[in-house]
Amino acid sequence: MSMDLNDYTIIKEGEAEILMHAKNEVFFNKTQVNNRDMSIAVLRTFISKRRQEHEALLSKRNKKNGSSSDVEDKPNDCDINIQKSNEQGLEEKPNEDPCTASGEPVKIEGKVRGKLKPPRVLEALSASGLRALRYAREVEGIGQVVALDNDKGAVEACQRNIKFNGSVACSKVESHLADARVYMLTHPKEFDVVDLDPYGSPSVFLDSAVQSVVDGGMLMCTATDMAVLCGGNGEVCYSKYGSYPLRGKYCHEMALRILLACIESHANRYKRYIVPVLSVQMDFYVRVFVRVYTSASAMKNTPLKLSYVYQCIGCDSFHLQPIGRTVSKNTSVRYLPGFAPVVPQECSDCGKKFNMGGPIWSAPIHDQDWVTSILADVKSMKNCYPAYERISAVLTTISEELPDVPLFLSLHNLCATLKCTSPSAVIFRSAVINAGYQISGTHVNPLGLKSDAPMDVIWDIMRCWVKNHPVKAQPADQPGSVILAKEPVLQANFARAVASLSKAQAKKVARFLPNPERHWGPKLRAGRQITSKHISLLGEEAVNGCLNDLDSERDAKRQKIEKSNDAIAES
Ligand SMILES: C[S@@+](CC[C@H](N)C(=O)[O-])C[C@H]1O[C@@H](n2cnc3c(N)ncnc32)[C@H](O)[C@@H]1O
Ligand SMILES: [Zn+2]
Repeated sequence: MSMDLNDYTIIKEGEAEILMHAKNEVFFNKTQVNNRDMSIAVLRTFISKRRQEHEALLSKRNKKNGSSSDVEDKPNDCDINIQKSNEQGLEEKPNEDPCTASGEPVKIEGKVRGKLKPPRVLEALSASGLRALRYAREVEGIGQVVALDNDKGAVEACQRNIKFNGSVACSKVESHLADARVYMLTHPKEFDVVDLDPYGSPSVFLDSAVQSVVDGGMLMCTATDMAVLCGGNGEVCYSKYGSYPLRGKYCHEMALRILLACIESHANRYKRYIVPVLSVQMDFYVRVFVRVYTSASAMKNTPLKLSYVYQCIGCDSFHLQPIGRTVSKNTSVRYLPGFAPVVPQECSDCGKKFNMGGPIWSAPIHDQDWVTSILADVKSMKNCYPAYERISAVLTTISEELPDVPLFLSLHNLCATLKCTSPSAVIFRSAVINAGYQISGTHVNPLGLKSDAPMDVIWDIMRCWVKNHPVKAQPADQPGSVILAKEPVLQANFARAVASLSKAQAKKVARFLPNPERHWGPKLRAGRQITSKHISLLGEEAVNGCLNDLDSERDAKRQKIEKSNDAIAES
Protein backbone atom coordinates (compact mmCIF):
# COMPACT_ATOMS: atom_id res chain seq x y z
CA MET A 1 0.00 0.00 0.00
CA SER A 2 1.48 3.38 -1.00
CA MET A 3 1.73 6.04 1.62
CA ASP A 4 2.29 9.75 1.42
CA LEU A 5 4.61 10.88 4.19
CA ASN A 6 3.12 14.35 3.98
CA ASP A 7 -0.03 12.94 5.57
CA TYR A 8 1.96 12.08 8.69
CA THR A 9 3.76 13.86 11.45
CA ILE A 10 6.61 12.22 13.32
CA ILE A 11 6.28 11.99 17.08
CA LYS A 12 9.43 11.19 19.02
CA GLU A 13 9.40 9.95 22.58
CA GLY A 14 12.57 8.53 24.10
CA GLU A 15 14.31 6.51 21.38
CA ALA A 16 11.13 5.67 19.50
CA GLU A 17 9.50 7.58 16.67
CA ILE A 18 5.99 7.02 15.48
CA LEU A 19 4.15 8.22 12.43
CA MET A 20 0.91 9.91 13.33
CA HIS A 21 -1.65 10.27 10.55
CA ALA A 22 -3.11 13.76 10.11
CA LYS A 23 -6.54 12.30 10.95
CA ASN A 24 -5.03 10.71 14.10
CA GLU A 25 -7.31 7.71 13.93
CA VAL A 26 -5.09 5.70 16.31
CA PHE A 27 -4.91 6.42 20.00
CA PHE A 28 -1.98 8.49 21.21
CA ASN A 29 -1.75 10.50 24.41
CA LYS A 30 1.50 12.28 25.04
CA THR A 31 0.65 12.80 28.71
CA GLN A 32 1.25 9.07 29.13
CA VAL A 33 4.97 9.70 28.75
CA ASN A 34 5.14 9.54 32.57
CA ASN A 35 3.44 6.16 32.48
CA ARG A 36 5.76 4.84 29.76
CA ASP A 37 8.91 6.20 31.43
CA MET A 38 7.95 4.68 34.77
CA SER A 39 7.28 1.34 33.07
CA ILE A 40 10.67 1.41 31.35
CA ALA A 41 12.32 2.10 34.71
CA VAL A 42 10.49 -0.84 36.31
CA LEU A 43 11.33 -3.08 33.35
CA ARG A 44 15.05 -2.29 33.70
CA THR A 45 14.95 -3.14 37.39
CA PHE A 46 12.94 -6.30 36.68
CA ILE A 47 15.65 -7.48 34.31
CA SER A 48 18.42 -6.90 36.83
CA LYS A 49 16.50 -8.38 39.78
CA ARG A 50 15.56 -11.42 37.75
CA ARG A 51 19.22 -11.93 36.88
CA GLN A 52 20.20 -11.71 40.56
CA GLU A 53 17.49 -14.20 41.51
CA HIS A 54 18.63 -16.53 38.78
CA GLU A 55 22.23 -16.40 39.93
CA ALA A 56 21.15 -16.97 43.54
CA LEU A 57 19.11 -19.97 42.44
CA LEU A 58 21.96 -21.48 40.47
CA SER A 59 24.44 -21.07 43.29
CA LYS A 60 21.93 -22.53 45.77
CA ARG A 61 21.37 -25.54 43.55
CA ASN A 62 25.04 -26.01 42.95
CA LYS A 63 25.74 -25.89 46.67
CA LYS A 64 23.03 -28.48 47.16
CA ASN A 65 24.45 -30.68 44.43
CA GLY A 66 27.93 -30.40 45.87
CA SER A 67 26.92 -31.30 49.39
CA SER A 68 24.30 -33.98 48.82
CA SER A 69 23.82 -37.12 46.78
CA ASP A 70 21.66 -37.43 43.65
CA VAL A 71 18.49 -37.41 45.73
CA GLU A 72 17.18 -33.86 45.74
CA ASP A 73 15.50 -32.39 48.81
CA LYS A 74 11.80 -31.83 48.40
CA PRO A 75 11.55 -28.15 47.52
CA ASN A 76 9.34 -25.85 49.61
CA ASP A 77 6.82 -23.47 48.08
CA CYS A 78 9.30 -20.68 47.89
CA ASP A 79 11.75 -22.93 46.05
CA ILE A 80 9.05 -23.98 43.66
CA ASN A 81 8.28 -20.36 42.84
CA ILE A 82 11.87 -19.43 42.13
CA GLN A 83 12.44 -22.66 40.30
CA LYS A 84 9.40 -22.35 38.10
CA SER A 85 10.02 -18.72 37.43
CA ASN A 86 13.51 -19.43 36.31
CA GLU A 87 12.66 -22.55 34.40
CA GLN A 88 10.46 -20.41 32.22
CA GLY A 89 13.37 -18.17 31.42
CA LEU A 90 16.22 -20.65 31.35
CA GLU A 91 17.99 -21.21 28.10
CA GLU A 92 19.96 -24.32 27.20
CA LYS A 93 23.65 -23.80 26.71
CA PRO A 94 24.14 -24.83 23.08
CA ASN A 95 25.92 -28.15 22.46
CA GLU A 96 26.43 -28.80 26.15
CA ASP A 97 23.76 -31.45 26.52
CA PRO A 98 21.59 -32.10 23.50
CA CYS A 99 19.23 -34.30 25.53
CA THR A 100 18.21 -31.60 27.97
CA ALA A 101 14.71 -30.22 27.51
CA SER A 102 14.50 -26.58 26.52
CA GLY A 103 14.19 -24.29 29.48
CA GLU A 104 15.64 -26.80 31.96
CA PRO A 105 18.81 -25.98 33.86
CA VAL A 106 21.77 -27.90 32.38
CA LYS A 107 23.75 -30.13 34.74
CA ILE A 108 27.41 -30.40 33.83
CA GLU A 109 30.05 -32.02 36.04
CA GLY A 110 27.76 -31.79 39.03
CA LYS A 111 27.07 -28.09 38.44
CA VAL A 112 23.79 -26.55 37.36
CA ARG A 113 24.30 -24.03 34.63
CA GLY A 114 21.88 -22.06 32.59
CA LYS A 115 21.50 -18.82 30.80
CA LEU A 116 18.48 -16.64 31.33
CA LYS A 117 16.44 -16.06 28.24
CA PRO A 118 15.79 -12.37 27.58
CA PRO A 119 12.32 -11.57 28.95
CA ARG A 120 9.38 -11.74 26.56
CA VAL A 121 6.97 -8.85 26.88
CA LEU A 122 3.32 -8.71 25.86
CA GLU A 123 1.94 -5.24 25.25
CA ALA A 124 -1.64 -6.43 25.13
CA LEU A 125 -3.31 -3.12 24.18
CA SER A 126 -0.73 -1.40 22.05
CA ALA A 127 -2.46 1.19 19.82
CA SER A 128 0.34 2.89 17.78
CA GLY A 129 2.98 0.59 19.28
CA LEU A 130 4.89 3.50 20.84
CA ARG A 131 5.26 1.73 24.19
CA ALA A 132 6.35 -1.58 22.64
CA LEU A 133 8.85 0.26 20.46
CA ARG A 134 10.28 2.15 23.41
CA TYR A 135 10.65 -1.11 25.37
CA ALA A 136 12.44 -2.75 22.46
CA ARG A 137 14.72 0.17 21.65
CA GLU A 138 15.52 1.42 25.13
CA VAL A 139 15.62 -1.52 27.51
CA GLU A 140 18.89 -3.42 27.37
CA GLY A 141 18.51 -7.17 27.65
CA ILE A 142 14.88 -7.25 26.58
CA GLY A 143 13.65 -10.10 24.38
CA GLN A 144 10.74 -10.22 22.01
CA VAL A 145 7.91 -7.69 22.42
CA VAL A 146 4.50 -8.79 21.18
CA ALA A 147 2.12 -5.88 20.54
CA LEU A 148 -1.60 -6.62 20.20
CA ASP A 149 -4.61 -4.56 19.28
CA ASN A 150 -8.10 -5.51 18.16
CA ASP A 151 -8.35 -2.45 15.94
CA LYS A 152 -7.20 -2.96 12.36
CA GLY A 153 -6.10 0.65 11.96
CA ALA A 154 -4.01 0.44 15.13
CA VAL A 155 -2.27 -2.74 13.98
CA GLU A 156 -1.52 -1.22 10.57
CA ALA A 157 -0.11 1.86 12.31
CA CYS A 158 1.92 -0.30 14.65
CA GLN A 159 3.38 -2.33 11.78
CA ARG A 160 4.24 0.87 9.95
CA ASN A 161 5.91 2.21 13.08
CA ILE A 162 7.92 -0.97 13.59
CA LYS A 163 9.40 -0.59 10.11
CA PHE A 164 9.94 3.13 10.67
CA ASN A 165 12.02 2.39 13.78
CA GLY A 166 14.63 0.31 12.00
CA SER A 167 16.32 -3.02 12.46
CA VAL A 168 16.22 -3.42 16.25
CA ALA A 169 12.51 -2.71 16.26
CA CYS A 170 11.93 -5.04 13.29
CA SER A 171 13.80 -7.89 14.94
CA LYS A 172 12.20 -7.52 18.36
CA VAL A 173 8.67 -6.19 17.98
CA GLU A 174 5.83 -8.09 16.33
CA SER A 175 2.30 -6.79 15.99
CA HIS A 176 -0.88 -8.86 15.77
CA LEU A 177 -4.56 -8.14 15.25
CA ALA A 178 -6.13 -9.99 18.14
CA ASP A 179 -8.51 -9.71 21.04
CA ALA A 180 -6.06 -9.46 23.92
CA ARG A 181 -8.26 -11.64 26.15
CA VAL A 182 -8.29 -14.53 23.70
CA TYR A 183 -4.59 -14.19 23.00
CA MET A 184 -3.62 -14.19 26.68
CA LEU A 185 -5.88 -17.17 27.44
CA THR A 186 -4.31 -19.14 24.63
CA HIS A 187 -0.77 -18.25 25.76
CA PRO A 188 -0.74 -19.32 29.43
CA LYS A 189 2.41 -18.62 31.45
CA GLU A 190 4.25 -17.47 28.33
CA PHE A 191 5.23 -13.90 29.03
CA ASP A 192 7.73 -12.59 31.56
CA VAL A 193 5.96 -9.24 31.45
CA VAL A 194 2.36 -8.48 30.52
CA ASP A 195 1.45 -4.81 30.14
CA LEU A 196 -2.19 -3.69 30.25
CA ASP A 197 -2.86 -0.08 29.33
CA PRO A 198 -6.55 0.10 28.43
CA TYR A 199 -9.08 2.85 27.87
CA GLY A 200 -10.69 3.21 31.28
CA SER A 201 -10.94 0.02 33.28
CA PRO A 202 -8.66 -3.02 32.90
CA SER A 203 -11.16 -5.26 34.70
CA VAL A 204 -12.17 -7.35 31.68
CA PHE A 205 -8.52 -8.17 30.90
CA LEU A 206 -7.38 -9.20 34.36
CA ASP A 207 -8.54 -12.80 34.37
CA SER A 208 -6.66 -13.72 31.22
CA ALA A 209 -3.67 -11.48 32.02
CA VAL A 210 -2.89 -13.18 35.35
CA GLN A 211 -2.79 -16.51 33.49
CA SER A 212 -0.45 -15.33 30.77
CA VAL A 213 2.41 -14.27 33.08
CA VAL A 214 5.17 -16.80 33.88
CA ASP A 215 5.82 -17.62 37.54
CA GLY A 216 7.84 -14.77 38.98
CA GLY A 217 6.91 -12.63 35.98
CA MET A 218 5.38 -9.20 36.11
CA LEU A 219 1.98 -7.73 35.37
CA MET A 220 1.87 -3.98 34.74
CA CYS A 221 -1.62 -2.54 34.78
CA THR A 222 -3.14 0.93 34.30
CA ALA A 223 -6.67 2.01 35.23
CA THR A 224 -7.90 5.44 34.14
CA ASP A 225 -11.49 5.09 35.35
CA MET A 226 -10.73 7.13 38.45
CA ALA A 227 -14.27 8.41 38.87
CA VAL A 228 -15.39 4.80 39.28
CA LEU A 229 -12.49 3.74 41.50
CA CYS A 230 -12.76 6.86 43.66
CA GLY A 231 -16.36 6.43 44.68
CA GLY A 232 -18.34 8.40 42.08
CA ASN A 233 -20.39 5.27 41.39
CA GLY A 234 -19.76 2.79 44.17
CA GLU A 235 -21.95 0.13 42.63
CA VAL A 236 -20.16 0.35 39.27
CA CYS A 237 -16.85 -0.06 41.06
CA TYR A 238 -18.24 -3.07 42.89
CA SER A 239 -19.41 -4.67 39.65
CA LYS A 240 -16.08 -4.11 37.91
CA TYR A 241 -13.60 -4.64 40.74
CA GLY A 242 -15.53 -6.43 43.51
CA SER A 243 -14.88 -3.61 46.00
CA TYR A 244 -16.77 -0.64 47.36
CA PRO A 245 -14.83 2.63 47.14
CA LEU A 246 -15.10 5.40 49.75
CA ARG A 247 -14.96 9.10 49.00
CA GLY A 248 -12.25 10.00 51.51
CA LYS A 249 -9.24 12.23 50.75
CA TYR A 250 -7.33 8.96 50.44
CA CYS A 251 -9.54 7.79 47.56
CA HIS A 252 -6.67 7.68 45.05
CA GLU A 253 -4.66 5.37 47.27
CA MET A 254 -7.82 3.37 47.87
CA ALA A 255 -8.15 3.09 44.07
CA LEU A 256 -4.68 1.52 43.93
CA ARG A 257 -5.60 -0.89 46.71
CA ILE A 258 -8.91 -1.84 45.07
CA LEU A 259 -7.11 -2.62 41.82
CA LEU A 260 -4.52 -4.74 43.67
CA ALA A 261 -7.23 -6.65 45.58
CA CYS A 262 -9.01 -7.29 42.29
CA ILE A 263 -5.87 -8.62 40.56
CA GLU A 264 -5.19 -10.85 43.58
CA SER A 265 -8.70 -12.30 43.42
CA HIS A 266 -8.27 -13.18 39.74
CA ALA A 267 -4.84 -14.68 40.46
CA ASN A 268 -6.25 -16.78 43.32
CA ARG A 269 -8.60 -18.54 40.91
CA TYR A 270 -5.54 -20.14 39.35
CA LYS A 271 -3.69 -20.88 42.62
CA ARG A 272 -1.63 -17.79 42.04
CA TYR A 273 -0.93 -14.70 44.11
CA ILE A 274 0.65 -11.30 43.57
CA VAL A 275 3.49 -9.36 45.18
CA PRO A 276 3.29 -5.62 44.44
CA VAL A 277 6.61 -3.93 43.71
CA LEU A 278 5.38 -0.43 42.85
CA SER A 279 1.93 1.19 42.86
CA VAL A 280 1.60 4.68 41.50
CA GLN A 281 -1.10 7.26 41.21
CA MET A 282 -0.06 9.87 38.66
CA ASP A 283 -1.87 12.43 36.56
CA PHE A 284 -5.32 10.92 35.91
CA TYR A 285 -4.71 7.22 36.46
CA VAL A 286 -3.35 4.50 38.71
CA ARG A 287 -0.73 2.02 37.58
CA VAL A 288 0.43 -1.06 39.48
CA PHE A 289 3.45 -3.31 38.94
CA VAL A 290 3.03 -6.73 40.54
CA ARG A 291 4.85 -10.02 40.33
CA VAL A 292 2.77 -13.15 39.89
CA TYR A 293 3.58 -16.48 41.55
CA THR A 294 1.89 -19.86 41.84
CA SER A 295 1.55 -21.55 45.22
CA ALA A 296 -1.57 -23.10 46.71
CA SER A 297 -0.18 -22.79 50.23
CA ALA A 298 1.06 -19.19 49.94
CA MET A 299 -2.36 -18.31 48.57
CA LYS A 300 -3.84 -19.05 51.99
CA ASN A 301 -2.30 -15.77 53.13
CA THR A 302 -4.51 -13.72 50.83
CA PRO A 303 -7.22 -12.97 53.46
CA LEU A 304 -4.48 -11.56 55.71
CA LYS A 305 -3.63 -9.02 53.02
CA LEU A 306 -7.17 -7.75 52.48
CA SER A 307 -9.31 -5.50 54.68
CA TYR A 308 -12.61 -3.69 54.76
CA VAL A 309 -12.44 0.00 55.65
CA TYR A 310 -14.79 1.69 58.12
CA GLN A 311 -14.98 5.40 57.39
CA CYS A 312 -16.77 7.62 59.90
CA ILE A 313 -19.32 9.89 58.22
CA GLY A 314 -18.81 12.58 60.89
CA CYS A 315 -15.06 12.94 61.33
CA ASP A 316 -11.90 11.88 59.51
CA SER A 317 -11.49 8.61 61.47
CA PHE A 318 -11.07 5.39 59.54
CA HIS A 319 -10.37 1.83 60.72
CA LEU A 320 -9.28 -1.33 58.91
CA GLN A 321 -11.04 -4.65 59.34
CA PRO A 322 -8.77 -7.50 58.14
CA ILE A 323 -10.61 -10.34 56.43
CA GLY A 324 -8.50 -13.11 57.91
CA ARG A 325 -6.08 -13.86 60.73
CA THR A 326 -3.76 -16.67 61.71
CA VAL A 327 -3.13 -18.49 64.95
CA SER A 328 0.27 -20.09 65.36
CA LYS A 329 0.90 -23.02 67.65
CA ASN A 330 4.40 -24.51 67.72
CA THR A 331 5.16 -24.92 64.03
CA SER A 332 1.60 -25.10 62.77
CA VAL A 333 -0.42 -22.15 61.50
CA ARG A 334 -4.22 -22.06 61.42
CA TYR A 335 -6.06 -19.70 59.10
CA LEU A 336 -9.21 -18.17 60.57
CA PRO A 337 -11.70 -15.42 59.74
CA GLY A 338 -10.84 -12.00 61.18
CA PHE A 339 -12.30 -10.88 64.52
CA ALA A 340 -15.12 -8.45 63.88
CA PRO A 341 -16.27 -5.79 64.14
CA VAL A 342 -13.23 -3.65 64.85
CA VAL A 343 -15.45 -0.62 65.47
CA PRO A 344 -18.64 -0.09 67.49
CA GLN A 345 -21.89 0.97 65.74
CA GLU A 346 -21.09 4.62 66.50
CA CYS A 347 -17.71 6.29 66.09
CA SER A 348 -15.97 6.42 69.46
CA ASP A 349 -14.51 9.81 68.52
CA CYS A 350 -17.55 11.73 67.28
CA GLY A 351 -20.58 9.44 67.74
CA LYS A 352 -21.59 9.23 64.05
CA LYS A 353 -22.06 6.09 61.95
CA PHE A 354 -19.58 4.40 59.62
CA ASN A 355 -19.63 3.65 55.90
CA MET A 356 -17.93 0.40 55.01
CA GLY A 357 -15.76 0.15 51.89
CA GLY A 358 -13.48 -2.46 50.40
CA PRO A 359 -12.17 -5.04 50.49
CA ILE A 360 -8.88 -3.34 49.70
CA TRP A 361 -5.31 -4.62 49.51
CA SER A 362 -4.02 -3.65 52.98
CA ALA A 363 -0.54 -5.23 52.72
CA PRO A 364 2.34 -3.06 51.39
CA ILE A 365 1.75 -1.67 47.90
CA HIS A 366 5.44 -1.18 47.12
CA ASP A 367 8.59 -3.18 47.73
CA GLN A 368 10.92 -0.49 49.11
CA ASP A 369 13.99 -2.41 47.97
CA TRP A 370 12.66 -2.26 44.42
CA VAL A 371 11.76 1.40 44.76
CA THR A 372 15.32 2.22 45.85
CA SER A 373 16.74 0.28 42.88
CA ILE A 374 14.33 1.87 40.40
CA LEU A 375 15.08 5.36 41.69
CA ALA A 376 18.84 4.76 41.61
CA ASP A 377 18.57 3.44 38.06
CA VAL A 378 16.46 6.40 36.94
CA LYS A 379 18.95 8.86 38.45
CA SER A 380 21.86 7.12 36.76
CA MET A 381 20.18 7.36 33.35
CA LYS A 382 18.64 10.79 33.74
CA ASN A 383 18.91 11.68 30.06
CA CYS A 384 17.14 8.52 28.94
CA TYR A 385 13.86 9.55 30.56
CA PRO A 386 11.92 12.39 28.89
CA ALA A 387 9.80 12.61 32.06
CA TYR A 388 12.78 12.39 34.40
CA GLU A 389 11.74 15.28 36.67
CA ARG A 390 8.28 13.91 37.20
CA ILE A 391 9.05 10.24 37.69
CA SER A 392 12.01 10.88 39.96
CA ALA A 393 9.85 13.20 42.10
CA VAL A 394 7.12 10.54 42.39
CA LEU A 395 9.64 7.79 43.16
CA THR A 396 11.34 9.97 45.79
CA THR A 397 8.04 10.55 47.57
CA ILE A 398 7.17 6.85 47.34
CA SER A 399 10.57 5.91 48.77
CA GLU A 400 9.66 7.88 51.90
CA GLU A 401 6.16 6.45 52.38
CA LEU A 402 5.60 4.34 55.49
CA PRO A 403 5.30 0.86 53.97
CA ASP A 404 2.88 -0.69 56.45
CA VAL A 405 0.30 2.06 56.80
CA PRO A 406 -2.64 1.79 54.42
CA LEU A 407 -4.41 5.06 53.49
CA PHE A 408 -3.75 8.42 55.12
CA LEU A 409 -5.15 11.36 57.03
CA SER A 410 -5.71 14.84 55.76
CA LEU A 411 -4.62 17.57 58.16
CA HIS A 412 -7.03 19.93 56.39
CA ASN A 413 -9.93 17.57 57.03
CA LEU A 414 -9.04 17.11 60.70
CA CYS A 415 -9.04 20.89 61.09
CA ALA A 416 -12.24 21.26 59.07
CA THR A 417 -13.96 18.82 61.46
CA LEU A 418 -12.82 20.82 64.49
CA LYS A 419 -13.21 24.17 62.68
CA CYS A 420 -9.79 25.19 63.94
CA THR A 421 -6.75 26.79 62.34
CA SER A 422 -4.29 24.25 60.98
CA PRO A 423 -0.95 23.51 62.58
CA SER A 424 1.81 23.40 59.96
CA ALA A 425 2.65 19.92 58.68
CA VAL A 426 5.99 20.12 60.53
CA ILE A 427 4.33 20.91 63.88
CA PHE A 428 1.76 18.15 63.46
CA ARG A 429 4.36 15.62 62.34
CA SER A 430 6.52 16.57 65.33
CA ALA A 431 3.64 15.97 67.77
CA VAL A 432 3.05 12.52 66.28
CA ILE A 433 6.75 11.62 66.44
CA ASN A 434 7.05 12.99 70.00
CA ALA A 435 4.11 10.77 70.98
CA GLY A 436 6.16 7.75 69.87
CA TYR A 437 4.62 7.07 66.46
CA GLN A 438 5.78 7.22 62.86
CA ILE A 439 4.53 9.59 60.20
CA SER A 440 5.26 10.14 56.51
CA GLY A 441 3.88 11.81 53.44
CA THR A 442 2.21 10.04 50.54
CA HIS A 443 2.85 10.37 46.83
CA VAL A 444 -0.86 10.62 46.03
CA ASN A 445 -1.52 13.84 47.94
CA PRO A 446 0.88 16.60 48.99
CA LEU A 447 -1.25 17.21 52.09
CA GLY A 448 -1.79 13.58 53.08
CA LEU A 449 -0.11 12.10 56.14
CA LYS A 450 0.40 8.41 56.84
CA SER A 451 0.80 7.42 60.47
CA ASP A 452 0.68 4.33 62.62
CA ALA A 453 -0.77 6.44 65.46
CA PRO A 454 -4.30 5.29 66.38
CA MET A 455 -7.15 7.75 65.77
CA ASP A 456 -7.58 8.53 69.49
CA VAL A 457 -3.94 9.69 69.62
CA ILE A 458 -4.45 11.84 66.51
CA TRP A 459 -7.53 13.45 68.05
CA ASP A 460 -5.71 13.99 71.38
CA ILE A 461 -2.98 15.87 69.51
CA MET A 462 -5.64 18.00 67.84
CA ARG A 463 -7.41 18.59 71.18
CA CYS A 464 -4.13 19.86 72.62
CA TRP A 465 -3.62 22.07 69.57
CA VAL A 466 -7.09 23.59 69.99
CA LYS A 467 -6.39 24.33 73.68
CA ASN A 468 -3.72 26.76 72.45
CA HIS A 469 -5.68 27.85 69.38
CA PRO A 470 -9.29 28.07 70.61
CA VAL A 471 -12.26 27.73 68.26
CA LYS A 472 -15.64 29.48 68.25
CA ALA A 473 -18.38 27.54 70.05
CA GLN A 474 -20.27 25.16 67.72
CA PRO A 475 -23.60 23.32 68.20
CA ALA A 476 -23.07 20.47 70.67
CA ASP A 477 -24.10 17.71 68.22
CA GLN A 478 -21.42 18.62 65.64
CA PRO A 479 -18.67 15.96 65.31
CA GLY A 480 -16.05 18.61 66.16
CA SER A 481 -17.87 19.61 69.36
CA VAL A 482 -18.20 15.97 70.46
CA ILE A 483 -14.48 15.40 69.88
CA LEU A 484 -13.46 18.59 71.71
CA ALA A 485 -15.80 17.87 74.63
CA LYS A 486 -13.43 15.07 75.72
CA GLU A 487 -10.24 15.87 77.62
CA PRO A 488 -7.06 14.60 75.94
CA VAL A 489 -5.42 11.60 77.61
CA LEU A 490 -2.13 12.33 75.88
CA GLN A 491 -0.35 15.66 76.43
CA ALA A 492 0.94 16.52 72.98
CA ASN A 493 4.45 17.87 72.61
CA PHE A 494 4.69 20.19 69.59
CA ALA A 495 8.45 20.83 69.91
CA ARG A 496 10.03 20.38 66.52
CA ALA A 497 11.22 16.78 66.10
CA VAL A 498 14.33 15.93 64.12
CA ALA A 499 12.47 13.70 61.67
CA SER A 500 9.58 16.16 61.16
CA LEU A 501 10.84 16.83 57.64
CA SER A 502 11.44 13.91 55.31
CA LYS A 503 14.97 13.53 53.90
CA ALA A 504 13.81 14.83 50.53
CA GLN A 505 12.05 17.80 52.13
CA ALA A 506 15.14 18.60 54.19
CA LYS A 507 17.31 18.47 51.07
CA LYS A 508 14.67 20.39 49.09
CA VAL A 509 14.43 17.58 46.53
CA ALA A 510 11.29 17.99 44.39
CA ARG A 511 8.48 15.68 45.48
CA PHE A 512 5.44 17.08 43.65
CA LEU A 513 5.43 18.85 40.29
CA PRO A 514 2.62 20.75 38.58
CA ASN A 515 1.42 19.53 35.17
CA PRO A 516 3.70 20.78 32.41
CA GLU A 517 0.95 22.07 30.14
CA ARG A 518 -2.80 22.43 29.49
CA HIS A 519 -4.96 19.38 28.68
CA TRP A 520 -2.65 17.12 30.71
CA GLY A 521 -5.30 14.49 31.11
CA PRO A 522 -6.86 11.34 29.71
CA LYS A 523 -7.80 10.97 26.06
CA LEU A 524 -10.83 9.36 24.57
CA ARG A 525 -10.89 6.24 22.44
CA ALA A 526 -9.47 7.22 19.04
CA GLY A 527 -12.00 8.99 16.81
CA ARG A 528 -14.71 9.70 19.40
CA GLN A 529 -16.32 12.97 20.44
CA ILE A 530 -16.37 14.00 24.07
CA THR A 531 -19.84 14.01 25.65
CA SER A 532 -21.11 13.94 29.21
CA LYS A 533 -21.18 10.11 28.94
CA HIS A 534 -17.40 10.13 29.31
CA ILE A 535 -17.31 11.34 32.89
CA SER A 536 -16.31 7.94 34.31
CA LEU A 537 -13.37 7.70 31.92
CA LEU A 538 -12.13 11.25 31.90
CA GLY A 539 -13.44 12.58 35.20
CA GLU A 540 -16.04 15.27 35.69
CA GLU A 541 -13.59 18.13 35.50
CA ALA A 542 -12.06 17.09 32.21
CA VAL A 543 -15.42 16.52 30.54
CA ASN A 544 -16.85 19.81 31.75
CA GLY A 545 -13.64 21.43 30.63
CA CYS A 546 -14.08 20.14 27.10
CA LEU A 547 -17.78 20.86 26.98
CA ASN A 548 -17.69 24.33 28.43
CA ASP A 549 -14.29 25.38 27.22
CA LEU A 550 -13.35 26.42 30.71
CA ASP A 551 -10.07 24.56 30.57
CA SER A 552 -7.63 27.43 30.75
CA GLU A 553 -9.31 28.93 33.79
CA ARG A 554 -9.37 25.54 35.52
CA ASP A 555 -5.78 24.73 34.65
CA ALA A 556 -4.59 28.06 36.01
CA LYS A 557 -6.58 27.43 39.19
CA ARG A 558 -5.29 23.86 39.51
CA GLN A 559 -1.68 24.95 39.04
CA LYS A 560 -2.19 27.64 41.67
CA ILE A 561 -3.67 25.06 44.08
CA GLU A 562 -0.86 22.58 43.36
CA LYS A 563 1.74 25.27 43.98
CA SER A 564 0.14 26.31 47.25
CA ASN A 565 -0.33 22.64 48.29
CA ASP A 566 3.34 22.08 47.72
CA ALA A 567 4.23 25.15 49.71
CA ILE A 568 2.03 23.99 52.61
CA ALA A 569 3.47 20.47 52.49
CA GLU A 570 7.00 21.86 52.56
CA SER A 571 6.20 24.24 55.43
C1 LIG B 1 -5.27 3.38 25.68
S1 LIG B 1 -4.92 2.60 24.21
C2 LIG B 1 -3.30 1.94 24.43
C3 LIG B 1 -2.21 2.98 24.46
C4 LIG B 1 -0.80 2.42 24.39
N1 LIG B 1 -0.57 1.37 25.35
C5 LIG B 1 0.24 3.54 24.57
O1 LIG B 1 1.04 3.52 25.53
O2 LIG B 1 0.24 4.47 23.73
C6 LIG B 1 -5.90 1.16 24.26
C7 LIG B 1 -5.86 0.29 23.00
O3 LIG B 1 -6.47 -0.95 23.32
C8 LIG B 1 -7.13 -1.45 22.16
N2 LIG B 1 -8.11 -2.46 22.62
C9 LIG B 1 -9.29 -2.27 23.25
N3 LIG B 1 -9.88 -3.46 23.51
C10 LIG B 1 -9.03 -4.43 23.07
C11 LIG B 1 -9.05 -5.85 23.08
N4 LIG B 1 -10.07 -6.54 23.60
N5 LIG B 1 -7.99 -6.52 22.54
C12 LIG B 1 -6.95 -5.84 21.98
N6 LIG B 1 -6.88 -4.49 21.95
C13 LIG B 1 -7.90 -3.80 22.48
C14 LIG B 1 -7.72 -0.20 21.52
O4 LIG B 1 -7.97 -0.41 20.15
C15 LIG B 1 -6.62 0.85 21.81
O5 LIG B 1 -5.78 0.98 20.70
ZN1 LIG C 1 -16.20 10.00 63.85
